[in-house]
Order: sequence, then structure tokens, then C-alpha cells
Amino acid sequence: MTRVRRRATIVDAATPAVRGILPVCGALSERQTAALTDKDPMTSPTHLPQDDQRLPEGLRADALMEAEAAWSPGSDADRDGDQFDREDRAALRRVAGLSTELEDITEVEYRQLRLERVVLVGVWTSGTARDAGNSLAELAALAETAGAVVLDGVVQRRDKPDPATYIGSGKALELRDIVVESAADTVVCDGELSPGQLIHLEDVVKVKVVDRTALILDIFAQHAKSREGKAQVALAQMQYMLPRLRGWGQSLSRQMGGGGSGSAGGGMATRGPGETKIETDRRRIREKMAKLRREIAAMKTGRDVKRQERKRHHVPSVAIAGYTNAGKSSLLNRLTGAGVLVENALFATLDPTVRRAETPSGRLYTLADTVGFVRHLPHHLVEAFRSTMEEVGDADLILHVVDGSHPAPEEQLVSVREVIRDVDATSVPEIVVINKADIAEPDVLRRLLRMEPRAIAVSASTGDGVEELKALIDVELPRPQVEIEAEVPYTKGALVSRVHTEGEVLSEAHTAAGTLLKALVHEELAAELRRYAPAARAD
Ligand SMILES: Nc1nc2c(ncn2[C@@H]2O[C@H](COP(=O)(O)OP(=O)(O)OP(=O)(O)O)[C@@H](O)[C@H]2O)c(=O)[nH]1
Ligand SMILES: [Mg+2]
Repeated sequence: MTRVRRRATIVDAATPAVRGILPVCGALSERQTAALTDKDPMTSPTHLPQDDQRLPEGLRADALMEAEAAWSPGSDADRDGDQFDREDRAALRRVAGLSTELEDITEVEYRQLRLERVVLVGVWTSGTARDAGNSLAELAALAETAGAVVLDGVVQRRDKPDPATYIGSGKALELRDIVVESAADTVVCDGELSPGQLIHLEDVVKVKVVDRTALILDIFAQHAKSREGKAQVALAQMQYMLPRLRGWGQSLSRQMGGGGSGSAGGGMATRGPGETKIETDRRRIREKMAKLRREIAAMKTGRDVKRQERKRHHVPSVAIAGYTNAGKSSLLNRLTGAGVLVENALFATLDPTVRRAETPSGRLYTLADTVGFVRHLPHHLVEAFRSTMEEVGDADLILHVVDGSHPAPEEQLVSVREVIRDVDATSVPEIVVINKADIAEPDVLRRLLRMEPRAIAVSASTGDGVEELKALIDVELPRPQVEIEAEVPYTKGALVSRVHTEGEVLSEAHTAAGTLLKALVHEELAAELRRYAPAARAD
């Protein structure tokens, strides 16, 4: 296993102002869970046991043992000699107090622990050691963005992740030592793990294990501001959680626990015959998901209407796309003077922002900021954020922003283009904007400029290159096609303004009858202007 030094991460190491107790990593908070299952874990009446759902005696014992082995801090004393860690584990178990029984902490509840001191682990299947290091550096940036302190990071060279424990089982034990040594309380894996892998690895390292998907979901949950953004994140979280609800312990303990009259440990299936707690939870989650989907669809309609309106007014649209933290929002601010949240953190922007901007020749266009892309964006999120990305698919021009100071800008370009392909936006013309030219290596800038035919180096911070970029946007934006000549009466001043903003004025003179215009305009405006054609008036 290769130990990766923590070094320059993508974000400033200073980022995570300790945010104290963090919400679930990738899953739902207690309140969300309660809302989902429509019961308050603190107050819900204890479930009555139902005899017909009890397991036969022998099975119960086995199940008990399994659950015990997995949960009880005492039961693994042989592997768990460290007092510090034991305290940590006691703290982990504390969450049980939120629920009705100790044993049946669902994985969801389990995950709502603090994510504070983390060790990163990656499986390095292809590429160079440098690639593996970059990948882990990005994971570190993600973890820091979520508010965690990264203590250490390790990668293992393997053909593919171990189906049981992600890294090999021997390495998992080594990882366990690192966790103990650094007093970490969480392990973050650089990939999407199956529910089984998460459980097995947790079993070995004895601290919470989360994967990259969960981490990204968590960041998204922290950052989403608008109603639509929040709904999309919630939907993605549920999607992620659904298969993981099956979690060990959960269904078993729910089924086996029915002994008592409801005190801790007794909470057992409360549902009617044939439906276990987990099935009910799952059904309720599915119902919530369906509801969210309907709500999102309705919100999307609202946005579509606005977009169509812009289209109807023939205002060309430019979408800013790019890897997270590339400087998209900074560029939007530079181009429009708008105050959009700029933060040295990943996924600072999660809600689409649309602003008006003007080309040097005075043509109006709209400029849309978009959510940042990241390698292996969890699939649910690509789905959930498709609507945001649609802004990109519908644009007349994409400004593809790439961070020129990043260690692997080419990879960023590739991953963003994958998403652009995903949302069927490949036919939209693209300008590659190589940002952060002020701190990028000149060699890297030259390399990128050579590689990309339609590229420009800028600095959103200093403003270098921004005027050139504006001029380039002017050239690349679609132009109105119809050439007209009209003499618009002075009483129709609004029409003249429209020609200025929606079309391109070639010449303008003032006659006794009105404003004499020669201009390029779109068909609809041309139709209105034909009424004032000088020839027509002469007739
Ligand atoms: N040195 C330098 N830093 C820049 C430049 N442009 C942006 N930054 C910094 O890069 C960080 C990210 O900028 P943002 O504009 O928030 O990036 P973004 O692409 O919108 O990021 P997300 O919304 O998180 O995906 C901030 O700390 C900016 O100050 C630049 O040209 N030069
Ligand atoms: Mg942004």
C-alpha cells in the first residue's frame, strides 16, 4: 500500500472552518429519516411484537450473534485493543439513543455521525502513481469541502477493487492500524462501494466507512440553496440510500427483536403480517421519491417557460460549464459584474444562475453559471442535475472553463466533455477558457492553447484576457440573418431599441420621417420592420 502524503489539495487547506457536528455523510438526517418514515424516532410508540414474525429460536440466536459481533464493542476485544478507539466507538453507538433500540440502528442513522477526522483510501487500478495521487488529492479536497479534517491517505495497487472489502483484506487490517494511529473516526473510499463492501470494510476498520458518492451527496446537501436544488439533492440521496437500507443488522434485528414489550432491544416489526420494517421504510421512501419527482418536474416546467421566453425574445444564451472550482462563478462575475458566490470550495455553486450580459458591440446575451462537474459524478447526481445541465444543452455557446493551474487540466476537460455528451450538448459550439492564467505554469498554458483550437487564456481574478474573451463571445454568438432597411417613425422608439438589442445595426440615420435603419435581425423582427420599409412608404 502506498502512503500518499497530504500535499497541495485543490482547495486551500485552510478551508474547513470546523463545522462541528456534520450531518449524515450521504444519507439522511434524523429529521429527514423521521419525515421519510413518518414517525419521530424520539416519540414513536414502541413497536408491539408480532409472534408470527418471530424467527425460530435457533435462527434468532444466530442472528443475534451476528448482530452482536458486528456491533458490540466488547465482542471484538481481540481485535480492538485501543482504548481511544473504543471511546470513539462508544460515541458512534451513541446515535442509538436517537432511535428506539440500540441494535437496530439503520445504516442511515449510523451514517449521520460526525465526519471529522478522516483517512482516505483508494484503489489504484490504472495510470501512474501521480494519477493515483491526484485522485486522492481530489478526494481530500472533497472531504475538506464537506468539513472533514484529512489525516492520512493510502492507495492500494490492484487490478480491481476487492469485491468484499474494496481493498484487500490484508490491507484492510493495515488500514485499521493507520486509523488507530491517527485516531481517525471515518474512512473515506475513493469510489462507489457496494453496500456489502461498506459493511465488510467497516467490520475490519471499526470506524465509519463512507464512499465518494456519499461524500459528494453530502456536499451537495450542504450547498443546495434553492427549492429545486434541495429537492434534487434529496432525491439523489434517497436513491443512494434505498439499496443500502437493506443493511446488515437492520432487518435481522428488527425481525428477531420482538421479545420484550418495547424497551430497548425489543423493537420489532410493527407492520402487518408479511411486511417488515425495512419494507415499509422502503415503500415510504419510494413514495417520497415519486412525490419529489413530481415536484421537480413542476419546477422544471417553470424554468422551461422562462427559457422559452428568452428564446422567443431571441436573446442568445451562453452557458458556463467546467470542472468544480475552475472559476466559473468568478468568470460570470467578471463578465457581468454580478455578485455570485465565489468560494474556494468544491461545488460552491449548485443552483443555476442566469445573468444578462452584453457583447462589446452591444448585443445582449444571457450567461448561465452551472454546477461544477467532477470526475465520476455519481450517476444519480447526473440524473438529478440533468435539468441544470439542460441549460448547457440549450445554449448557443458553451464557455468551457478549465483551471490552468490544476495538476491535470486535460483530465478535467475530458470529464467535463463526458457530461456534455451525456446531456446531448455536443453540437453546441464551445470556447475553452483556460482560467487562473495568473497562477498557471506558462508551459501548461501553451500546451493547452496548442491542443485546443478554440481556446483563450484568462484570469478571472486579474481580468487579464477577459476583454479578448468578450470579443470572442461576440464573434461566436449566432448572428441574426435577415438584412433589412426600415424607416421607423419616431413614435415607435421601442422598435428601434429592439433592433439594437436583438439585432445588429449596420447603419442608422435620422430623417424627417423617422429613424432610418439598416440592420441584421431575426425573422420575427424583420416581419415587423417590413411595414416601415422605405420602398413601401414611397408607394
Ligand atoms: N488565482 C486565481 N484564482 C481564481 C481565478 N478564478 C477563480 N479563482 C479562485 O478559484 C476558486 C473557485 O472559484 P469559483 O468561481 O467559485 O469556481 P467555480 O468553478 O464556480 O466553483 P464551483 O461553483 O464550486 O464548482 C476561488 O477561490 C476563486 O477565488 C483566477 O483567475 N486566478
Ligand atoms: Mg461556482
